[in-house]
Amino acid sequence: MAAASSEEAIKAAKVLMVGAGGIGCELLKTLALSGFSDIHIIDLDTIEVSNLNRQFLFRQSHVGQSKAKVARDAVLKFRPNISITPYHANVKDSQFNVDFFKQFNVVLNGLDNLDARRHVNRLCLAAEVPLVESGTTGFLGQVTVHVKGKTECYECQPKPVPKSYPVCTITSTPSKFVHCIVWAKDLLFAKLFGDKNQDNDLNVHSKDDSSSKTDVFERNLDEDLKKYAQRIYDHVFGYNIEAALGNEETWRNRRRPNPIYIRDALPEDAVQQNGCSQDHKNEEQEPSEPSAMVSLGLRNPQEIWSLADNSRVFLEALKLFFEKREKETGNLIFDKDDQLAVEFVTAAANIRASSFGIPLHSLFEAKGVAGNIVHAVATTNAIIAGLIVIEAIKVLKGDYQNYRMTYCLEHPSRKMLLMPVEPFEPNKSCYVCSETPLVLEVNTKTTKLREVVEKVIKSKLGMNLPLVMVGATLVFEDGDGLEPDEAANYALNLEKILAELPAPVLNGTKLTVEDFQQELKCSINIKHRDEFDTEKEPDGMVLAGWSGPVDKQVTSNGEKKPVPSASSTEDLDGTAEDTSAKPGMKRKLNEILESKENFDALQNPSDVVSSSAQVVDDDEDDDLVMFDEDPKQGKKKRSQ
Ligand SMILES: Nc1ncnc2c1ncn2[C@@H]1O[C@H](COP(=O)(O)OP(=O)(O)OP(=O)(O)O)[C@@H](O)[C@H]1O
Ligand SMILES: [Zn+2]
Repeated sequence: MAAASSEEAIKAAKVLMVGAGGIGCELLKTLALSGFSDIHIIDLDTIEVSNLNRQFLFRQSHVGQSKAKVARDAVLKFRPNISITPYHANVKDSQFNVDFFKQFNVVLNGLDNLDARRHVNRLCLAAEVPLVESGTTGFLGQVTVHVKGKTECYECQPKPVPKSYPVCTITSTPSKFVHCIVWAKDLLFAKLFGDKNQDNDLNVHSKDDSSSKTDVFERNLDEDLKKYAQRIYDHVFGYNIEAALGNEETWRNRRRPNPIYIRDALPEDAVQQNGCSQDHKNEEQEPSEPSAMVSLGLRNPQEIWSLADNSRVFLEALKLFFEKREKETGNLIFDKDDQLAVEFVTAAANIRASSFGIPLHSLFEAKGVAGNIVHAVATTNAIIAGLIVIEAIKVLKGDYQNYRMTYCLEHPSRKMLLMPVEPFEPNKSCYVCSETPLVLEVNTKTTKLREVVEKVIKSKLGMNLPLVMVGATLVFEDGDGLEPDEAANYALNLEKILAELPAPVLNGTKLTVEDFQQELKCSINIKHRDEFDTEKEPDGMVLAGWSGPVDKQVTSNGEKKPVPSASSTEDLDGTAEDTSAKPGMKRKLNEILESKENFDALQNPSDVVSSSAQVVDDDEDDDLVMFDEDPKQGKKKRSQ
């Protein structure tokens, strides 16, 4: 649809919004106030108390109700004559098929996860409906426009993978607080309270452990809990550091850490009390959830504790876990909403930080780092919502010369906080919007079809209900509505080695994979390879020709892109720094991306984060990341 004026375009438009969270609430309000009168809105969630600080269409009394429906009702109060159709549902549900998408003139995303974004991208491509995509993380945000054949699709550019840290940085040479948090959470916490059988780099034997075969983290049967806590303290913060100092080579160009023993950190009488201050201990008024902070009378989570206080919290939290939560120990996984776990991890990270000369942090800050939380900024959401509407109007007018990808930055770049960049052309090797075949290197003699379906087709290619053909033979299909014998047959195939399938998959075989709901079909050429590097290629297979997650090496990525031509910011903020005709824009985008502060949210800001030891969907600051990740294990946190 191309309309002469913005008013006409707005009046005639039928718009689909996906997501009624942080961005969605702002967007619905802005659309309604801009004159849009036929808006459909999908959101799968219900309102939570934690949404109320920024999702201003919702009130306390709405907690537990559908976001889409409450948002509609709230906006109809000040725009009673428009039509808003809510769907309390997952956008991946089959009712939202290509025909459903075709009824709209534009789709506007206010989502918070990669999976749903990719799904919507594919439906928009199939239905040939333009998509305006968005995301925010704290002060950072972005709005991008995707129009089939004219601009790149949402998946044309690689998305950064979660960042990982070399194990030795975590275990031996931390230089940032996040390294200490990862150590405290993924190694120490896991070692003390998680699955004992897992391998753990912390398992260094103590010199006072003569047998040297005993795990020093094991509590001896008759060992007093206070003594045990102090022994662990001395072992991890004292003995282990001293042992590490023995390796001169490591410290040649680094600051040497200080071993910290409990007697260095706490006065003698406090050590006797295991760190507890009797003044604050009140057995009669125990909190319902054990908390070292409460036991010790530390009230302010924003305060940075001294080394002595951190040591007290460490000892007390360790004791409380074994005293009050014994049943859970052995199975615990760090959870940012578990107060005692956060207290323990904060204290342990701070003691380690103190040893390595890294600034200490408050529990509030440590929790943010440990839980990969970026605090949402309502204003960013509002700015992004405004930009979505600006781009949507251009799309409705067919004004594609003026489409812009706009990045909302935390730090001004050339005095600008809003950075518009011309959209790029579709990536010819994108398997989603072009028909480029992919290449899968795999050991066809040892790999089961299940591994290819799960690790490649569902996880990497993001297909929801895939179908797999080898030549003309259908070897697998997912979804409801299969006959029982078909389902049984496919289940059998899943467990078969590729080379032993009814239609064998060998070197040179071409697979066709298809998802009917997404109307996405692609070819995968199989290349047999005997061996894979277990560290670098942990999946045991490599998918090439795929523009999926890559490391955050954006520069090289930028090189591949065509140079966008003239652009002016005038239409965005009126401050109009003319950036036209500088070979310019490309360099500028690279500059933004290369700037440490600004890089992170620029690919998928709101996909950030996870709380497990691992993960983060696709971007985050150094402060937000974990190591040794398995993205599938990660629970995404939303950040708008
Ligand atoms: N597959 C999906 N289908 C429909 N709605 C979705 C889907 N995935 C995510 N959403 C919605 O997108 C919105 C994203 O908003 P936002 O990032 O503010 O999340 P939130 O859950 O409201 O906030 P937070 O996670 O920070 O508490 C949420 O309301 C969420 O329910
Ligand atoms: Zn594409």
